[in-house]
Amino acid sequence: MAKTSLDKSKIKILMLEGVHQSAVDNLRNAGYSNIEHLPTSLDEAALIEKVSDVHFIGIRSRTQLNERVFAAAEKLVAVGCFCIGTNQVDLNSALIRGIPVFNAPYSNTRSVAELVLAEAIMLLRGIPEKNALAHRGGWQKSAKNSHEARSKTLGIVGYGSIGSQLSVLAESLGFDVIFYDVVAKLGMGNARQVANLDELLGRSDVVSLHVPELPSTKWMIGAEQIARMKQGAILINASRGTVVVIEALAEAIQAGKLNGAAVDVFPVEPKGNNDEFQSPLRGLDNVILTPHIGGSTLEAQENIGIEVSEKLITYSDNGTTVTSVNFPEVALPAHPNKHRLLHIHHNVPGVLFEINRVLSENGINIAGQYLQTNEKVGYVVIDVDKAYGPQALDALRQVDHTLKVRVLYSQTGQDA
Ligand SMILES: NC(=O)C1=CN([C@@H]2O[C@H](COP(=O)(O)OP(=O)(O)OC[C@H]3O[C@@H](n4cnc5c(N)ncnc54)[C@H](O)[C@@H]3O)[C@@H](O)[C@H]2O)C=CC1
Ligand SMILES: O=C(O)CCC(=O)C(=O)O
Repeated sequence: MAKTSLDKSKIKILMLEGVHQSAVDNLRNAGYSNIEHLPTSLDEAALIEKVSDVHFIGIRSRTQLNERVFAAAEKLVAVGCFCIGTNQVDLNSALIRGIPVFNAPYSNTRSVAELVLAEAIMLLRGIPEKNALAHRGGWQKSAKNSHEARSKTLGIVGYGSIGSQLSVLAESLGFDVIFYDVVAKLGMGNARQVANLDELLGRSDVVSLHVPELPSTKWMIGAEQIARMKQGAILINASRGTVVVIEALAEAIQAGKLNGAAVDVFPVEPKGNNDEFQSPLRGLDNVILTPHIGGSTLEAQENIGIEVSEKLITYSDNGTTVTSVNFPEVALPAHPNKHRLLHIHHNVPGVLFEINRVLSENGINIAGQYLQTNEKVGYVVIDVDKAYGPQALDALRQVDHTLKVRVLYSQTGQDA
């Protein structure tokens, strides 16, 4: 008998924060028609109300998927973060519920690096305040505090995808690049790693932050660190709002310790475009304020839409978790005319044995099986010769330590 797929029209997908249309188109082309596409994020209460019957959710950096939201999302199968950062998601809460989380680790890297480089040049020339003054009718033709980028030192904190891309672009313009990272890394071109953050702060004319939000990066730049920077230096933050103590930065700008700053990310960001942006940096002409758009270019957003929707489709269709940020990575090639089952369980000894016992007792022969575990969760993809009856499925769900059982395709077309 021919294999039939799940009824994809029953799979409910919620896309928030204006995820690019390319994602919606991609999902529709793959047969997923039940998609709600909203332009903003939702607050916790609204999210909790909405997620109870959602199978897949797509978010960007604003939507907070915490333990309470996951507890309410009883049918949730997977999360797509249409961005790089995944700090807005409680990855452990997702993991222990058998929910893989995917992101787009590279698609907006270039966009961020280009913006930061442009800001560095504008700030070195004092353009933001000259521009603001001109808009008010002023005229400040002066070379005071105005510098070429050539031979200035750019200090990059966090030398990952964005930091290293910035390094290459900046060096091509004549910057001397140094970087600080917790991992030992080979610098691109002539860039040199320094031993610690203090050394980087003390040597750099421009400091740019490119670390993820982690306990170790929270408030890593405060009054003490700014005091260690050169007089008249520039600070750029396009990483996460919790990396810089924003009040300390505002004070340093007002006191003339720093000549300028560019900030794209804030400890508290408006939920949507109609909400007021509040910050102690407002009104400071030598600070470039941007609304978390480091990665918001049409090129990046379109690519991210395709990349992350592709990962959701592949997981939904085949159970493939490769590149998930929180889940054991499994990819089992499709076996023609077989039936695929996904079993997600706490990683304790003996679960696979129990699963295979149930299959054997129900006369089900295994055609292919792949188990991968991480510290907490085991994920096994199983292809079998014949469809699972409800009895076998129930027995699999009863196996001790089971988190989730999903049938991807079978002759009877059971639901996810
Ligand atoms: N403004 C925006 O629109 C965007 C912001 N981002 C932010 O930029 C961050 C960085 O992105 P990628 O470069 O792709 O990440 P990545 O993971 O490739 O690189 C991060 C680097 O930071 C280093 N690091 C971690 N903890 C550190 C610490 N305590 N001190 C020094 N270095 C540390 C890591 O070893 C790694 O080399 C993302 O996590 C995200 O939060 C990313 C994209 C767009
Ligand atoms: O585009 C967004 O909403 C977030 C971009 C970002 O910060 C990221 O990719 O981590």
